[in-house]
Amino acid sequence: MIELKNLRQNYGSRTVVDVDALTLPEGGLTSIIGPNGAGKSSLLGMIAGLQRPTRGQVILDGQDILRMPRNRFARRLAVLRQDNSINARLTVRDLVGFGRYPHSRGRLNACDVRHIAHAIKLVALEEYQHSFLDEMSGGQRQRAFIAMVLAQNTEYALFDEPLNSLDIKHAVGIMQLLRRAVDQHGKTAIVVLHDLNFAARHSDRIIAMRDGKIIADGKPENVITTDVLSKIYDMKLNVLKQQNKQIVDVFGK
Ligand SMILES: Nc1ncnc2c1ncn2[C@@H]1O[C@H](COP(=O)(O)OP(=O)(O)OP(=O)(O)O)[C@@H](O)[C@H]1O
Repeated sequence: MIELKNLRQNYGSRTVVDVDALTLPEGGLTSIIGPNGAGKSSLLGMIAGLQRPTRGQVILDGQDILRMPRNRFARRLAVLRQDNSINARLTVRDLVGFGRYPHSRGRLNACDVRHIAHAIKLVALEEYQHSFLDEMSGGQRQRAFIAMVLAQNTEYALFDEPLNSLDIKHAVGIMQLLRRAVDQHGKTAIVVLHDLNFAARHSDRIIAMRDGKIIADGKPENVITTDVLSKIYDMKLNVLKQQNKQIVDVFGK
C-alpha cells in the first residue's frame, strides 16, 4: 500500500502539489487526470522517489520511501517518466535490459533474459528489438520505454502519459495490457492520462487534480461527470452514456 501524508511540493513560493492524505492500496488501475500544470507529474514524481517532497511523506508498506534502500524500492516500484530522452545510443533490447538492473545488477541471467523478451513481446516490438532507439518512430520508442517498465516486473508500475505518441491501435493495446497486468497478475498501475475516454473505460479509480489539489477521487462513473470535468478543465464537457459506459464529448459546448 502507498500512503501519502501531508504531501506538498513547492517551487519557490508556488505550491504545485498539496495533498493532505491519499491511500493507494495494492491492486487496481488508478488514473490521474487534470489540466496541464495541475501537478500530476510532480505528484507521480514524488511517489516514484524521483523528486523530494518539500513537506510530507510517501509511505510504501509502512516505510518512508526516502529511507528505503534504493535497490529494494526499485524492485517494488517502477516508473515511466514523461520525458524519456536519453543520450546513449541504445537498442530496444539494451534499454529493456536496463529495466532489469535492480534484479541483475548488470549481469543478466536466464530469468532476466526471459523477462526482457516477454516485455518486448507484450509491446509488439520483437521485430525492432535490435534497432537503435534513435532510428525508431516516436511511438515505437514510447513502447520500448513501456517495455522497460514492464520488464521490471514490480508490484507497482507508474506511467506518466504512456499513450503519448501512440496511434489508436497501440494506445488501446497498451491500456489492455495494463488491465491484464492488474486483473491477471495482481499488479498495481498508476497512470497519468490526458485522454478522458481511455481513463473512463480502463480505470478502477480516477483521481482528478487541479492547481495541485485533488478535486475528485472515486470510480469512473463518479469522476467522469459533466460537473467534475467542467470544474477541472474550465470548459463544458458533456458526458454521454452509451451501453452503460461513459463517453466524454471532447468537443465541448
Ligand atoms: N522543475 C520545476 N521548476 C519550477 N516549476 C516547475 C518545475 N516542474 C514543474 N513546475 C511547475 O509545477 C506545476 C505542475 O507541473 P506538473 O508537471 O506536475 O503538471 P502536470 O499536471 O503534470 O502537467 P502536464 O499535463 O502539462 O504534464 C506547473 O505549473 C509547472 O510549471
